[in-house]
Amino acid sequence: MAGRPRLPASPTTPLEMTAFVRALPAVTARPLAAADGRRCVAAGAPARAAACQRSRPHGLSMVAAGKGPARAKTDSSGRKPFVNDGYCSVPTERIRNLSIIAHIDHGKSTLADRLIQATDAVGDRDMKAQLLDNMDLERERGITIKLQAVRLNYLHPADGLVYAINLIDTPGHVDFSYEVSRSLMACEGALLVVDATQGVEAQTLANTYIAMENNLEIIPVINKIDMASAEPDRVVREVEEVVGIDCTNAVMASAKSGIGIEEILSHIVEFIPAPQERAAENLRALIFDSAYDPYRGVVVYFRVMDGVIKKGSKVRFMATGRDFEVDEIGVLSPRMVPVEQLSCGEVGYLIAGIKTVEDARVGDTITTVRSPAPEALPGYEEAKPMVFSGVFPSDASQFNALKDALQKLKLNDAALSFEAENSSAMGFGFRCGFLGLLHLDVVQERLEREYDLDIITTAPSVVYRVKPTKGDAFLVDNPADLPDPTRREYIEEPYVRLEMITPEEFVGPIMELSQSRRGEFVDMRFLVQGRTTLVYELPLAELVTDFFDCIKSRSKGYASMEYSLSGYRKNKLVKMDVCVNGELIEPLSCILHEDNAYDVGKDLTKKLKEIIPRAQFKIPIQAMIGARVVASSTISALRTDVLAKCYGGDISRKRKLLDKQKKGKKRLRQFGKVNMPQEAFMAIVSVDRSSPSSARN
Ligand SMILES: Nc1nc2c(ncn2[C@@H]2O[C@H](COP(=O)(O)OP(=O)(O)OP(=O)(O)O)[C@@H](O)[C@H]2O)c(=O)[nH]1
Repeated sequence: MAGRPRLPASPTTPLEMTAFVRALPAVTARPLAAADGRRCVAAGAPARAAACQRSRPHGLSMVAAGKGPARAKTDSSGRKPFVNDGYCSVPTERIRNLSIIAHIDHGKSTLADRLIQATDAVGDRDMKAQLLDNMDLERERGITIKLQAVRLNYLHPADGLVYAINLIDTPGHVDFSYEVSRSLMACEGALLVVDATQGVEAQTLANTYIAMENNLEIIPVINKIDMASAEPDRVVREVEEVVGIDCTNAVMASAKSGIGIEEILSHIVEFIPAPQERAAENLRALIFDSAYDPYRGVVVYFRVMDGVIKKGSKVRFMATGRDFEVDEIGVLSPRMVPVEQLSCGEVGYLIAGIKTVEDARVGDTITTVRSPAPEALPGYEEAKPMVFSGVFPSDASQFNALKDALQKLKLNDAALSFEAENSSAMGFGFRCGFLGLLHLDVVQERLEREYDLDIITTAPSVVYRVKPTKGDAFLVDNPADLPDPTRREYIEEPYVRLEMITPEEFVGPIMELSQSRRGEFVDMRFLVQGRTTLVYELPLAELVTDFFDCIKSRSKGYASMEYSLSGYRKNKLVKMDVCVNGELIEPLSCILHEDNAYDVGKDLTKKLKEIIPRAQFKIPIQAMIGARVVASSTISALRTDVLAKCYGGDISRKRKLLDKQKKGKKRLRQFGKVNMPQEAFMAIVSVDRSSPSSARN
């Protein structure tokens, strides 16, 4: 057709799609959809927005983007009112920022999926389960690791107005609770999802308390009511009595079958307050996350607290003092949709050619270079690693590749810390800090999968405080750095306050487990319907081993736990070394309570005996404290039958052959290298610490 602008044949990126929409003629009758089924972006002039809406296949009425109050008519056929998947500018009073919080597996991600679907943010063809869990690992394990943000345009049937709902999906596992606190600081409200078959769990409580501390409006959602074992009435009572939240407005929902989703959306609009419009002119935006994109550099996720952030403007990150020019800003719907500007209360992303995450620290405040804000926003609490472990490439030549991979992972994972380490046994590698064992596991797997590295991780250790005989106390996260007993006064270890919620019948086994792990009983409270809260003070070192797995197995999966650091305590701690074939294997050294040394040493040497492959010589394994051997075991030699070919003959010939074999073995023992597989370094984690003698304090 003459004069018709040239359109990209098949728009795939947000930029291409914006160009596609912009290039559209004013009147086009054809449905507008990207080749892959995604719908168009309506950013900019109302005429284009109208074109975009005209194009919607179901022919429903439209949302005006860009100007004035976006009033949308409802569908005359009585079908669900639609809202588009692009950017729709709304005044601040129609923005709602909220988070979904819950205990692990109570259905946050599934609920987020339903909300995304209900607001048409993603076309049916693009929709997949747990849409916001976009890491392969998250999908495979069914857990959320990284928080995710998404903007939904919701047409509220009660007033016919469009609201922008910024939804932040958060992880539920105890290791990742720092992500919850980060996202909650960018919100005014939270959906508290509680599984109707399980009720209140440890993290339901912990996350609700964080939300309360941030003065968030909480909407309880009782999920999974479709299940036969659901007890919504009991769970409502539990939320009211245990959590202390009024459940008058609680929504009975099933994220799986879509029950209660419309009600949740209208509750969000009605009960969650809009962001406060602040008079301040100077831009202040809070960074709540950042992610590394190999093609575009660091993508920074922020919430505008005051003022306006514009594309092309020069911004300053206040903590680092670095300046950048904003190449692109936009919203996540859930794909990236570029916009011209974002104002007070909005949640979005920016790309500004930032090369390292050090320049875009989580918790930092973004302001403009032209009129900088006089004061930064109060920052987030920095994530503190709880567990440290050595990470070494199995092939020394991969050291630089490992360094590169860790640097890139750190861009996505603010909680990961690392510094170079050199071990005589393992060569060059890194000492890494993790939030917990699941975090360690996730990082290890990502290094192997995403960066194709072969790595060995050493036994995890917590951070001890050591007072040397001379000088001030210092922190030690690697047993190899512990000064010997003559040069230290004492060692302190971190303790946690551990809260566990369990059905009554498992109280006994769980108390027994806590006691065997040097736990000190603090409190026991009875909740509704035969459930009990147990509170213990426990050394963190006992918790970061396999405590979580043990609790699950002793309670048949019904108990849950939550902990927070409560301080350091002096204890009778010693360093246990392990010698394999007479050589000190430094990465196997650990710090433990003196009274546990015998049991742990015994079980560890037994485990190593099973793990270390046999060789043609005997391999002695010894657990030692100083020069004292506390436990030992021996791997017997693989015996070659040298007499096999010697049929009959006289005894002296046989003896000669055996002597020759013995000599050869001696040489092997002397020069032989023992192969230490990865499991050997992690054996300490699964050592049985629950034997009666380890119960002493
Ligand atoms: N029957 C039923 N199953 C549900 C419902 N909601 C979620 N599920 C299932 O519960 C499991 C956990 O759901 P997720 O959405 O991954 O839970 P989550 O809270 O996001 O979990 P984390 O991200 O690991 O914290 C999945 O197998 C879901 O299919 C529901 O309403 N009914």
